[in-house]
Amino acid sequence: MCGTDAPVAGPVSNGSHPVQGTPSSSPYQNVNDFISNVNRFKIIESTLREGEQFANAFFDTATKVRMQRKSSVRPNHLPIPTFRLVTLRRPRFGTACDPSDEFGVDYIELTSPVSSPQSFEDCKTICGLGLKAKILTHVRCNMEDAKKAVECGVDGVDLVIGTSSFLREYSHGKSIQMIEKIALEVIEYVKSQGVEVRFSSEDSFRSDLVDLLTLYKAVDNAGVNRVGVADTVGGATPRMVYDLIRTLRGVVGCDIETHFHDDTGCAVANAHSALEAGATHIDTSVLGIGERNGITPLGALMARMVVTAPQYVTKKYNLKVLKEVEELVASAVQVNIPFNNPITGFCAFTHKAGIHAKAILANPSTYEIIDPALFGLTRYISINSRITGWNAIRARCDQLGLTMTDDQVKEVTAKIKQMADIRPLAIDDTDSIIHSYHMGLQKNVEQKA
Ligand SMILES: CC(=O)SCCNC(=O)CCNC(=O)[C@H](O)C(C)(C)COP(=O)(O)OP(=O)(O)OC[C@H]1O[C@@H](n2cnc3c(N)ncnc32)[C@H](O)[C@@H]1OP(=O)(O)O
Ligand SMILES: O=C(O)CCC(=O)C(=O)O
Ligand SMILES: [Zn+2]
Repeated sequence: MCGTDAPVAGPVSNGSHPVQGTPSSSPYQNVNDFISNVNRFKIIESTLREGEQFANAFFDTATKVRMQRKSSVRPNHLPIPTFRLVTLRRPRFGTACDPSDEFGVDYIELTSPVSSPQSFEDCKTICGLGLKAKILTHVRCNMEDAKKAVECGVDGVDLVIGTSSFLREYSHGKSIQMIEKIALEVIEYVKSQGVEVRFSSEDSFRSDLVDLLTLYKAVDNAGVNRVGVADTVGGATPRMVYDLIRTLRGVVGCDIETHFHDDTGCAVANAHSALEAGATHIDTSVLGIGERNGITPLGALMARMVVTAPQYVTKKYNLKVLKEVEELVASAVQVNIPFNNPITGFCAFTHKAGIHAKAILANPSTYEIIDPALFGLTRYISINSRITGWNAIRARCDQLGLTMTDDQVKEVTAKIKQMADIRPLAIDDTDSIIHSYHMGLQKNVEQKA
């Protein structure tokens, strides 16, 4: 972003916007209940598994390790003409070796070691990095894959098998009874190796409910650490998710992991709904990369959850690392961070319309649900358009140290609008109009003196 780097008179961060205001009567301020886990969820970060299924992804060993270790990356957002209202605070990093790890995710999930010899080697390498997060790998629910997974030294094995009729018929060809038999054998083996085990039913939302619950009950009795529910084709709605997870919560005693694809744009909402219904773990990937258009993005989930559960999220996760982690992954898979990405999109904290700018200048909570400072970021005000108001120009004049009456600021605002009606303006254009108007005022004063 361009704009002045000088600190300006303006609102300082008010700490945490997730304070939601205090309407005298609103049923929406606290939707917590005894079953909800919005205040205690865990993240399974799957950029190195689901993310490797993204069309552009090629993570060589060095890239994988770099994604585990902190590294500097080039920023790749585009500049827009704005000015900064608070001093930019650069993200700071400690000495932990993994951005995801440093971010505070609980688990990192890796591609199946059966996929290729290099995948096997990489899995072993990452298991040896000594990360704070537990390392999982994701394999088909069969004994050969599970043995290979355990051989790598992972902390946990995520078993998966499709349970919908589509996948039973066209993917692996197994009946529900066969799935249950194999699952129980594989689970027993993984547990016997002292390794965590999760059993997941791929395409859960298009599977028969009785089949699903029967399977989950059986694997729960067999002692899995988690069962997994996956919206593999991204067709579920928050209500469908709530119903299924709420039902499942009453059937199994183990943790419940959930995995949402974003084909219909519901991945974040579905994750939130799952937590409200009693799910314990959410699968994410950085920028949401994954098969087709991907899954619940880590950053977007953080945006959602920092509003829902500010204390838990700010204490548990190192939010200031998010931008670097996203830039690292964007660079590795050669995409730009989308302009409207929650938190880190280049205009995520840019305010433009005059009505908004005035209120933001008075109190940032007026038009922001999230304080950018929580993520080590800052807000910007755009002052270069036909929809700019005089209050924003007043703030800019103050920032530039130019003294003017309100009427004079209104007059120069009209000039800026005149010019902005003709062509797009940069901040330098706006500043020039302000400066030349101010010089004119000074000349008048001198002539009169
Ligand atoms: C929804 C998801 O994202 S699930 C996770 C997807 N992840 C992956 O696919 C990991 C990357 N995959 C790979 O590297 C390869 O597909 C491998 C190594 C797993 C298998 O490769 P191949 O042996 O060449 O088989 P291919 O990929 O063509 O077909 C998949 C095979 O797995 C079988 N299969 C599919 N799902 C399962 C399952 N959950 N459990 C057991 N077997 C399964 C299929 O029946 C098929 O078997 P077949 O060889 O008898 O036809
Ligand atoms: O293992 C799981 O729970 C999810 C697998 C997967 O990627 C999917 O079903 O989309
Ligand atoms: Zn998936």
